[in-house]
Amino acid sequence: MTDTQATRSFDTSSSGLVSESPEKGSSDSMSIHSPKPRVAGNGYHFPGSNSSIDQSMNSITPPAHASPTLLAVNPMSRSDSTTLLGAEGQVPPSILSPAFTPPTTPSTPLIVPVASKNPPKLMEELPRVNCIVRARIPTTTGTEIFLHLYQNNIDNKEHLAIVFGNKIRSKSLDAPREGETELDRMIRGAYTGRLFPGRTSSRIDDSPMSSRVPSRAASSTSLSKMAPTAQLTTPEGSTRTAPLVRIHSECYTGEIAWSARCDCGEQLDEAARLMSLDPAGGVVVYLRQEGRGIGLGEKLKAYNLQDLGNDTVQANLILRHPADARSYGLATAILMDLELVNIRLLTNNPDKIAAVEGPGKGVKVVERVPMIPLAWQNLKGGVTGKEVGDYLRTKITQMGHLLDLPADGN
Ligand SMILES: Nc1nc2c(ncn2[C@@H]2O[C@H](COP(=O)(O)OP(=O)(O)OP(=O)(O)O)[C@@H](O)[C@H]2O)c(=O)[nH]1
Repeated sequence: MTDTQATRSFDTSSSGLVSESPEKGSSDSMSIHSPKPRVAGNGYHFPGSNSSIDQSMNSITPPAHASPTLLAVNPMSRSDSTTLLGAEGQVPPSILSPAFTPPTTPSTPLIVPVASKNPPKLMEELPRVNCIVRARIPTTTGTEIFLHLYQNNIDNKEHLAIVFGNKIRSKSLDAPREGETELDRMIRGAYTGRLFPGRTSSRIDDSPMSSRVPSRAASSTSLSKMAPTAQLTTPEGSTRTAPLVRIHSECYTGEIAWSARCDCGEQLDEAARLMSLDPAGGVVVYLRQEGRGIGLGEKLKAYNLQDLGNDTVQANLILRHPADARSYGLATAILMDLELVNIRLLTNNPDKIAAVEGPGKGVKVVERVPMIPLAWQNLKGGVTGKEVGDYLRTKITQMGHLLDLPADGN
């Protein structure tokens, strides 16, 4: 765990990033589809099982703590999985509503079709976004960032842009609002330079500090101690002025709960470190599409399916979700609001590159900067272990991520 992960993880205010509203697939909607479980021996039993032990026990009432929608696992029976997969053993198409949960969960690894490599849905029209507030955040690493909070017209989540450097500004934030005072503008972050006690104008920064160079150089030094500099694959001189951008999808487990099942926390830290070092600055667009868009509750079920032997793609499919349910129109709209035309995108995900440019090519990815797991580069601070190894391998082999497995296969 890196310094920033440790610090961020203990900051309870970070939990504000969790959705205010229940994710799709909440238990309310599932109860329609889930047969009520009955206790059988030390587990739960579904109607239809022929085990004698189950039959003798099936009238016992479940304990009070049991969810009425708890899914049964009967390790002896393959009939559950047959039901789940259909007559031909096929998983139903992934267009089913994320709110749908199958009536049962198979107990052993299943052979399911490889996820379709469909690119994400491209919106014909970009969503409208509005930056409603921006604030300076001095970070625990010493780097100052500007957190921009966005609202939009397609969901009610608060998506974020974490801006590094003071050159990148939001059009919608800076636009004057009818009837607002200078104080109103400063309160919502529509000011230039720095705020200081007694400042009266949002536009003219006449503080003694304003002539000083911002402290980014100093803070970069402290961030650079977090890990040795990763290799940037910038062709000589060609794209240096384009800012680095990372489009990052919410991962409560990897960013807050110290999970070593994925490398999401590490990627966020590494993106921040690279952006703090880059003279062109950078932006992390933090999209609230937890669990590749299926929500935290469903992702946790997917984790249990992974512990039962399925990979991360199979787990999504078994839960009747697409392998990847995300879209990137909001990211495009946010980048356009920040007036970023040419960007260098930090990603291994080919879908993101294809999607972020948007229908009218409002944003152009002039370079992809790979995100190589720190452990694979023998650098300190990387997430290690069997689970993250499996997760990364599945991304490469099933989801087409642009990353080479290390020679030892781990
Ligand atoms: N459904 C599901 N989602 C997961 C799992 N592990 C991590 N995630 C989610 O996967 C997403 C990772 O997204 P990003 O960090 O944007 O990365 P990416 O699209 O994989 O690609 P890169 O840009 O190359 O990192 C987050 O929303 C995580 O919550 C898993 O096992 N199952």
